[in-house]
Amino acid sequence: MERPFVFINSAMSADGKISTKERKQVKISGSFDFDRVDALRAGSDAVMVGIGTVIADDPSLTVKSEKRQIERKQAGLEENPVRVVVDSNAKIPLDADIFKKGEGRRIVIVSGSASSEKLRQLEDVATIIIAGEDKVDLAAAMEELRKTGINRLMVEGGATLNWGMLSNGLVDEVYTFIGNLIIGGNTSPTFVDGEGFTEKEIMRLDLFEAEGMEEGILLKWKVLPCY
Ligand SMILES: NC(=O)C1=CN([C@@H]2O[C@H](COP(=O)(O)OP(=O)(O)OC[C@H]3O[C@@H](n4cnc5c(N)ncnc54)[C@H](O)[C@@H]3O)[C@@H](O)[C@H]2O)C=CC1
Ligand SMILES: Nc1nc(O)c(N)c(N[C@@H]2O[C@H](COP(=O)(O)O)[C@@H](O)[C@H]2O)n1
Repeated sequence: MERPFVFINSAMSADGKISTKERKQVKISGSFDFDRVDALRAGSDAVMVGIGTVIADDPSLTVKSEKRQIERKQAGLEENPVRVVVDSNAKIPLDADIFKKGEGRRIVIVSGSASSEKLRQLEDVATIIIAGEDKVDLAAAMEELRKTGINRLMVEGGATLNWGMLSNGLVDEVYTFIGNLIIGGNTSPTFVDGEGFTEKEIMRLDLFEAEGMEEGILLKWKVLPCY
């Protein structure tokens, strides 16, 4: 199976949470880390999030630095990477910021259970990929993205999509910025939620970079193959 090079970037609190128990976005990164994230977006062919993140945060996922936008255009690319949403039932609002802000292609990945009426509406603002019957088949979706020329894919969460990608063996590297705050709460999303691995299945990582940044630390890991 041919798929893009995939990395997840996430910001978490010192206790591993990525937002509050009300699923409210928290500013975990400082300006330095936000700029690093912007550079990662600008250097990617596509940036992908789950529908939970769109509902909770309404992100635009655009490249913020004008200099990087210009550099992308000079390289013959669109100002922004392709923005991709994993959304089994096509719940994404048509007025989501992903559609309203910035230039560039958008892709919504749905399953066979999405309503055809909603898909017709979405076709005006995005390309639709159908993968899976009731729930998006992420492995099949990755193959489709690769076929459309996406070779480097940045995943920006949230917790459930991170689990889906990791547990299906679809991630090459993980970058976590750990900020100087505690969010707490047993229902606050963590970096990886979902079902969780059993002891035998636990995923191992290889740390290849650690850098103190502002009041936190950036860790970069390679995902080791599971045996
Ligand atoms: N601090 C950070 O770096 C970030 C924090 N967040 C936070 O994460 C939270 C959202 O996370 P979640 O609610 O977990 O939503 P999510 O963004 O992970 O989306 C999950 C949804 O994607 C859909 N999906 C379809 N097929 C799937 C599959 N095969 N595997 C997994 N998901 C699939 C499902 O509808 C699922 O509910 C928000 O509170 C947001 O603020 C989100 C991104 C980055
Ligand atoms: N890197 C990072 N640090 C934080 O502190 C964050 N809260 C996030 N959140 C992610 O950024 C998205 C918002 O993107 P736009 O500014 O709208 O382009 C948000 O949805 C999370 O994915 N990231």
